[in-house]
Amino acid sequence: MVAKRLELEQVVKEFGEKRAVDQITLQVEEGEIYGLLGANGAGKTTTMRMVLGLIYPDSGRILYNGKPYGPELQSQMGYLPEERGLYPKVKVSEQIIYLARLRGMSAAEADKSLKYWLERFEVPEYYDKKIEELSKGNQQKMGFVAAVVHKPQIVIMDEAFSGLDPVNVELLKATVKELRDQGTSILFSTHRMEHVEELCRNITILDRSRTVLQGDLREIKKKYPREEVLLYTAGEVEGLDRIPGVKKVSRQERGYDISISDVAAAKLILKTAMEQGEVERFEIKEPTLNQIFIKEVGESNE
Ligand SMILES: Nc1ncnc2c1ncn2[C@@H]1O[C@H](COP(=O)(O)OP(=O)(O)OP(=O)(O)O)[C@@H](O)[C@H]1O
Repeated sequence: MVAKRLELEQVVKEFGEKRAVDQITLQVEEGEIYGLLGANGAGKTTTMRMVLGLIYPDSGRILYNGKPYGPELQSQMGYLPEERGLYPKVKVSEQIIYLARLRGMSAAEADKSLKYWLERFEVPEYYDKKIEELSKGNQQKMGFVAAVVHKPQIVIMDEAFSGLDPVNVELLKATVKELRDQGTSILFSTHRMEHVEELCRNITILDRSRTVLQGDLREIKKKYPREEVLLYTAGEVEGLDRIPGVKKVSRQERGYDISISDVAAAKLILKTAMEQGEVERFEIKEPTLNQIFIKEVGESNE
């Protein structure tokens, strides 16, 4: 059995009258990337700050490898905050080595680890640069290095990919997957659902402090009806909009996007298309996480 690295049980946090997190329960295993999702103000950052021991829950428990928070955890956790946390005027090497030493590494180990990461990101020359000399995206990358330089077991990433260009997003994603494969547990928040689809096995969606959806993303998807059909054909197909269960037919460059209210309509769509010519592609599409998120959270926030 894979070890539970991080467990939240019925965790509650209030700020005065405001309940920011209401009874969140979740588990992150060793070597897992866990997605914490929600609209603005849903309680993600508050949850992450509690996991980091920066603020305390009003009730409920947080366990790390089965134990409550203790000072030894400082060296076992890494944090990439949403707002950059590095000092603009200080050199990359000075502050990242300093942070790694605070979390228990020797100066030599910290230096070696920093150099590894700068090489990994193909920016060894940043060693002697001040943070303010770097672009926003490169500052974000150095924030990531600061979060992982001391080889923590648990990494908390709040909007990790914001401000990065597509090449750097891919680079960071690959790095996050490597960390996962080495056994690191990653609690990850983002508003970019396609990143969650690619990286996370389990997710929690929060809406105004409460959990509205939780579990294995593939299992969650199976429970949502398939309401979109993709049909690519060589030519026009007549009569699609007259098929029972077809809600809307949109002509696309290479065929049709068809909304259906009943999956039985899909069979008739395929039959109709095949009778009239060559079908190049046919797919009953799973809902995207974006569609699920909007269904669960969007409507209640309108
Ligand atoms: N220190 C605080 N004092 C008072 N209220 C707070 C404090 N921190 C957070 N809140 C409130 O708690 C709620 C949850 O905030 P939180 O920052 O956790 O949301 P979030 O899901 O991270 O949002 P975003 O996606 O915008 O970053 C919000 O209503 C926020 O205003």
